[in-house]
Amino acid sequence: MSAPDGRSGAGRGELTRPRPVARPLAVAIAGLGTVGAGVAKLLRDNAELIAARAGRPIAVTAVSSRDRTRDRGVPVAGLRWYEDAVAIAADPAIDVVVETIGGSEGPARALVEAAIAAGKPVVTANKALLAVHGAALAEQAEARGVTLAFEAAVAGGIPAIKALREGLAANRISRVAGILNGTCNYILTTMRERGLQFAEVLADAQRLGYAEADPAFDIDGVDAAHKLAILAALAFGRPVDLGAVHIEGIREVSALDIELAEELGYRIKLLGIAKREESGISTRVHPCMVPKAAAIGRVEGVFNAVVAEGDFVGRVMLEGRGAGAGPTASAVVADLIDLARGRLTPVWGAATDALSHAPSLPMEKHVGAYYLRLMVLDRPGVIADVTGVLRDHAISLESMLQRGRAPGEAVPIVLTTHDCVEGRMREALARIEALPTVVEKPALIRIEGL
Ligand SMILES: NC(=O)C1=CN([C@@H]2O[C@H](COP(=O)(O)OP(=O)(O)OC[C@H]3O[C@@H](n4cnc5c(N)ncnc54)[C@H](O)[C@@H]3O)[C@@H](O)[C@H]2O)C=CC1
Ligand SMILES: N[C@@H](CC=O)C(=O)O
Ligand code: NA
Repeated sequence: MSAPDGRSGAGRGELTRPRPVARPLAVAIAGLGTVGAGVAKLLRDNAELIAARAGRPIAVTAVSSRDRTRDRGVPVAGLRWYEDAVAIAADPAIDVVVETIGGSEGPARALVEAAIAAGKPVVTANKALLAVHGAALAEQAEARGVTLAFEAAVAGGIPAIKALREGLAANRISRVAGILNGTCNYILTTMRERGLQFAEVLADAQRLGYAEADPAFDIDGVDAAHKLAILAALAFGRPVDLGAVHIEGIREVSALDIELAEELGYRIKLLGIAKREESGISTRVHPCMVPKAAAIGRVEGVFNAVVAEGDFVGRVMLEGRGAGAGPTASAVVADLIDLARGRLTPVWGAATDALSHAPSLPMEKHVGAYYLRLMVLDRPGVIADVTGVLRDHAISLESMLQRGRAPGEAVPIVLTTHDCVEGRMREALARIEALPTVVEKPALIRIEGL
């Protein structure tokens, strides 16, 4: 490189001397599916740029997957192929293991444990593994002094882990929340936009590579819970606690509720919300009504959003693609670049013995507003019966909407409430469901002002 005036002045000669090429970081990818193949492709397509940013080339030298013959759009000839993924851990020529097999047990867990035990850093996209075994894995990684990196595990391509662990590290976080499952957001958006049935849209999300191997993890809210448990651990500096997360999925969200939400000025989103309360930490995943004009209400399709609130920074919202080969590979490779650069960070942001043990709070104590949709027989006195139950439980109504008239037949009524305690709402709901004029299981959706 020459100086702007074209001269190479004193000392600048050093810049023109060819730099010694650092030894490539040798990577093994276990699991060449959507994400694993995406990582191989990204490392190949952006090799030069990545080497410049990593300070050395990053090269895939070994792989393990179940099917050798499948065309993945990336050449695998010339790479060492392991039938047994766990054996990679013992390969002295491998610097880093990328685990993209998936699952909280089986070969993924065995490989990650073996790699850490062998002193090899691990990069994984596996939120199930981290949510279930993350506390123990962090201790093992810390004891061996190796990195366990997992940017891809939460919100795909959004650098949410880096943001919380590094960018917001100086803040006391009061809330971390967001749209954490691309499949569900894609399904809810497409159901609303195209009036399609749930099952039709799910097949689409699977075809696009968004869904988990078992899509029940997505639609039942478990995948979002895995991610929320990870975010909560980072945000509040405590060991990951999946068991504490209240989980509801989107199976029961009907086209009617999506339509009624629209009428009331809301969108239905599956949110994960972790909040620091006075007496502990609450963590919950469930469908929510959010104002459609709010930033979170406008996050659509496979896009995710992560919102964090810190005492000095205020509110931060990151939005981006939460699933799919490209965005997820982008996150995996970002971790690889950090590793190549030698940047090490504790798994949960602080040494495990410095983590807090703030208690987890039960969902019964949640305080919030509710949307309640009932199918009732259109008869005099029905509304008085329902509102009477709410009055008995000291639940105050914010609004009421009755759709059409069909004397003697079932019609929907929608009630929205002011803030009340979840436990009380559930008691009222059980009584309302038992009323003879209520003909279907009521739909209860929490209203959030995220
Ligand atoms: N697909 C996505 O958008 C995202 C996925 N993830 C996570 O990434 C991981 C991988 O997900 P996908 O690539 O979508 O799954 P996938 O099912 O497309 O890929 C998994 C691959 O692992 C291989 N495999 C299974 N058992 C194996 C074994 N014993 N040894 C070696 N290979 C084995 C399979 O043949 C398959 O090619 C999961 O943990 C998932 O939760 C994370 C973020 C986004
Ligand atoms: N199945 C997940 C994939 C990314 O984590 C999702 O849909 O968000
Ligand atoms: Na991410």
